Amino acid sequence: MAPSLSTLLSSNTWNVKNFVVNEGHGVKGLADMGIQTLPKQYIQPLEERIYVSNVKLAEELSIPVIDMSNFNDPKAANSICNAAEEWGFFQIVNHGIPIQVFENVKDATHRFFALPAEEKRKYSKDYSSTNNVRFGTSFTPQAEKALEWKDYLSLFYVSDEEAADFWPPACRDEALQFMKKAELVIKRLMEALMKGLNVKEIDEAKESLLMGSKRINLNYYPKCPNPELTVGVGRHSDVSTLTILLQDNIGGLYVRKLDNDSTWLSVPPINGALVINVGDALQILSNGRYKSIEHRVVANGSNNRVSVPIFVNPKPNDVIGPLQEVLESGEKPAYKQVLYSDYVKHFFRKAHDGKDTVDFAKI
Ligand SMILES: COc1cc(/C=C/C(=O)SCCNC(=O)CCNC(=O)[C@H](O)C(C)(C)COP(=O)(O)OP(=O)(O)OC[C@H]2O[C@@H](n3cnc4c(N)ncnc43)[C@H](O)[C@@H]2OP(=O)(O)O)ccc1O
Ligand SMILES: O=C(O)CCC(=O)C(=O)O
Ligand SMILES: [Fe+2]
Repeated sequence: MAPSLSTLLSSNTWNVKNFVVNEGHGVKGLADMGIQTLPKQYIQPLEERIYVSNVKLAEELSIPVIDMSNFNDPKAANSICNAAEEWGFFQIVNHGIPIQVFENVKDATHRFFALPAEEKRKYSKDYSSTNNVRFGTSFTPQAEKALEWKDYLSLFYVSDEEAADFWPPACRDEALQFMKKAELVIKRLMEALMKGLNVKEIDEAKESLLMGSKRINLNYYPKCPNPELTVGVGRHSDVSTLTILLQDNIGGLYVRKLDNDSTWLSVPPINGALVINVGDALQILSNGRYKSIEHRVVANGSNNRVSVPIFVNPKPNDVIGPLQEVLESGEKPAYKQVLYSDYVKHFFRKAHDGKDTVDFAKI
């Protein structure tokens, strides 16, 4: 049972970070108490805040929206490759996944985060019976100077049996259903992207490198008392090959425009669409042809927001580096060969720092 706000606020010894991170209340626990002012632990440095006077928002520009209904038309494949090269981010519509699957997984996300702290805490790093299921808050609280206004449940897929045993019943079936229904879309996107790199066939080894493991995160961004002082998620690029992101209708995701340091584009919610982005692993495999792009999420003063990314990854034991087919033309490799799990551990050990993770693999 959470203590009352007045009791806590009148105590000089109340440790907000302990309450949110260690006791498993999450930032939702804080928001549910009705705080009117953002705790200082969440105040981001000025340069990390997202408001109109410190970032140039290109309202007139938007990431591409690609219609997948004519997937066999080479034009669709070309648009996918172009978008991955020029923008690193795009949205897809008419992809064949029923909208009910999206509604189910968004509802399941709200259901999981509405559970009492004691229930959610069972899945936190200290209590979870498996490393593949993790409830957490912010990104890497132990390494962050300022916390991020977000809770998450992260589910690494091993098998249906493992999911049945360990994933939280409040959201397990819906998360699995979304992952399964997204499989064909992921395959089609990868096929198109590989054609663009001269890769003729996705054999077993390539399949492992491109989509050998998957992780689904359920993100919960509660309504925030001073959204302009903090962030939902700080600037980062994903470490996946591709990320398939379902966002709700609240909005708040911003993407840095390629080759333009100061311009950020908002990613407007489109009913029934999925947001697709290139991650670092695909940037490395494609020797920089496809770009993983910095993105971030604002906190919202009026609404709770949920999003559900599926991170499509190499297998943890795969070694990633530029593909042979890409280097055949004599192109110099820009990245060395790295063990993917080393790359991911490097990412998780530090606070979000824009595109810096990829330096780990640069030659
Ligand atoms: C933006 O906010 C995010 C993003 C993300 C995830 C983004 C992705 O792109 S996920 C893709 C990740 N790749 C994989 O899942 C590949 C397969 N998995 C692995 O290779 C491993 O499971 C591992 C992730 C490397 C973990 O390795 P393991 O040897 O088991 O070591 P651990 O001690 O468990 O973890 C090392 C270090 O990372 C932290 N960590 C692990 N998993 C997560 C997680 N899901 N979310 C957050 N942090 C995680 C862990 O705490 C350890 O840190 P220490 O300081 O304790 O050493 C996810 C969440 C977001 O908010
Ligand atoms: O919530 C969003 O829209 C994006 C979240 C994100 O970038 C991530 O989880 O990696
Ligand atoms: Fe991301």
